[in-house]
Amino acid sequence: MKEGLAKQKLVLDRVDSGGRGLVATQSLRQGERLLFVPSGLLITADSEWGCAETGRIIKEAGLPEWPMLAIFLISEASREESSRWFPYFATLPKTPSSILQWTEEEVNTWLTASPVREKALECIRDVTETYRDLRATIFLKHPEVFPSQVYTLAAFKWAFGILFSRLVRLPSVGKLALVPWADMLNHSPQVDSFLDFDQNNAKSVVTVTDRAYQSGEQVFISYGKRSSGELFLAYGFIPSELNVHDSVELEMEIDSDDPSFEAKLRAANEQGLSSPQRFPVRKDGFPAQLLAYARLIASRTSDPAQLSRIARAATEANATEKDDSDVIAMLSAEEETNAYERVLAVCENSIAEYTKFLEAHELDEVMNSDTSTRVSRTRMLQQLAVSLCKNEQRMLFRLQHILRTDLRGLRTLPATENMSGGAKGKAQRKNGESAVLMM
Ligand SMILES: C[S@@+](CC[C@H](N)C(=O)[O-])C[C@H]1O[C@@H](n2cnc3c(N)ncnc32)[C@H](O)[C@@H]1O
Repeated sequence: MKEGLAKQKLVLDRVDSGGRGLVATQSLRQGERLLFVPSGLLITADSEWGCAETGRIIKEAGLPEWPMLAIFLISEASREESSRWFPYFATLPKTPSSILQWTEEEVNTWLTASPVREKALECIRDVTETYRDLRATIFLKHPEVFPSQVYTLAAFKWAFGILFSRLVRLPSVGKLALVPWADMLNHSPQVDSFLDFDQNNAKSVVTVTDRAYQSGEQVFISYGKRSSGELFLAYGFIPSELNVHDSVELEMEIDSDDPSFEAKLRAANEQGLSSPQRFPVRKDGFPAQLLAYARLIASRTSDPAQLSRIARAATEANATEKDDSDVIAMLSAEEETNAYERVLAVCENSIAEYTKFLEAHELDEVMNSDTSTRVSRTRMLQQLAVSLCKNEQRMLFRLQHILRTDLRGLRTLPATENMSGGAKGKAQRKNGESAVLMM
């Protein structure tokens, strides 16, 4: 495959983070265009199938892009040397490091404390179910084209794992593609470069460096503004450097014994929210929507119009700044304090879950009398889970600090005072406003 490439200023090498990566063979300036992978080397939904009959059946079935590409990968990989993609397949990992390579049991063992656990299970189940549907509706109907020993669940998970960890959307054409060679670039949360068709000549894929590199340095791109949990699920790693896009989810729930439960749930549903509802807690921002939802829970009103305004403030898309201040004005100091206390309680419960998990797993030696492969897999899962949990817990410690500080202010207000007065202070914090904390 490399024969289709222009002369490169990058070389594939072993790197500290990410196994293999692309390393500069000369100094590179900021704004330099690299790679130039010809469009003919890309794998997309429009690529020609080596086995025309397989392609015909799959196209006629009108599958969405992801399962179609997964079947394309399995089909081409099974053709070995006779596939034009053979040199590319030879470079692909046999075990892509996405969550699909975890069993449900492993997820339940290692991700107990993290909200990522449910997403992981959902993802594994979705892919398994998609495979079962395809097997029933396509593979079993054409056994000569889709032999059961080739189109296995393991092969399907491998193919989806490759797509999770290597497929990119090329922004200028909005197209999904596997881009050989370019997919050897590792991710850095501190880099903004991405893959796209060359602006000057739309026939090849390039990346434009957003900083200078010295010869011998690894060159990175961005896989998107993703939290460490998202990177972990799709790509199977937690960035070792600061991830400015990080977040962890907290779940809030309307009390089922609240006399206004039905009215509150209706108000939430009208805004596209449910109960329980998860909200991201970002690394550097106060979660305004989470607090707004807590206000819905804490409010003692049963007036549908008021509940609707409070619920609207809990949505990023619909809320306006005025909603936020109107809602604060509707609540008594006692209700506002209660909203903060509820968020703090959920935050602290979650912190306690992480502590329990980390105390049990952080320092322990992996006791295992099985083979060394099994031990090293266990150790790898443990390391990933511990670093995910430490990272998420750290964000919750910050939130805990903010909430405790704000609550101290709120508790000094007379319980009956309405929050429209000048004393509301921190309660008016806007989403995205950063709280600078030394942890
Ligand atoms: C598009 S591939 C990049 C090439 C990959 N390193 C290889 O050897 O095939 C994405 C995979 O690289 C690894 N990776 C990318 N960025 C990383 C990073 N910053 N730290 C650790 N692993 C990383 C993960 O295993 C991820 O699933």
